[in-house]
Amino acid sequence: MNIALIAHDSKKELMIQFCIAYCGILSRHNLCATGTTGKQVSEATGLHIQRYLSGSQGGDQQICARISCNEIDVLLFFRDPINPKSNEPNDMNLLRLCDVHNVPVATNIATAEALILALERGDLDWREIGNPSL
Ligand SMILES: O=C(CO)COP(=O)(O)O
Repeated sequence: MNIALIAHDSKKELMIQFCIAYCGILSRHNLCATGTTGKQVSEATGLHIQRYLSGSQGGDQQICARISCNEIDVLLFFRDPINPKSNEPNDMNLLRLCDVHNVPVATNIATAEALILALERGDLDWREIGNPSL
């Protein structure tokens, strides 16, 4: 499965802790991330992560493009709902595209944990059945 990671600055440490906790599961999948999120998570966990540009440079748009092509199976997007920075990715377009393509998406750690455990159980295998070329 292809899993995309994005974390607003105030949520990056949470994303790192989440990825440390679920490193074993995540290591069995293809990971990609916006630049800074990917750098920090890979340095903390040793996970191999395909890194796109930083969010402020358009990395979120690169992930949007992959979602548009139905190439992302799970999006973990830890966003700051209280004080997002002006240059942080526009969540509405990311979330809209996930709805277009039925991509399971988590915007907080509680849902992310449910999704990652569902992934491990095989509950998301329908993504590959629906996309045999992925
Ligand atoms: O802009 C973002 C959230 O602040 C996401 O991109 P980075 O992972 O490059 O920071």
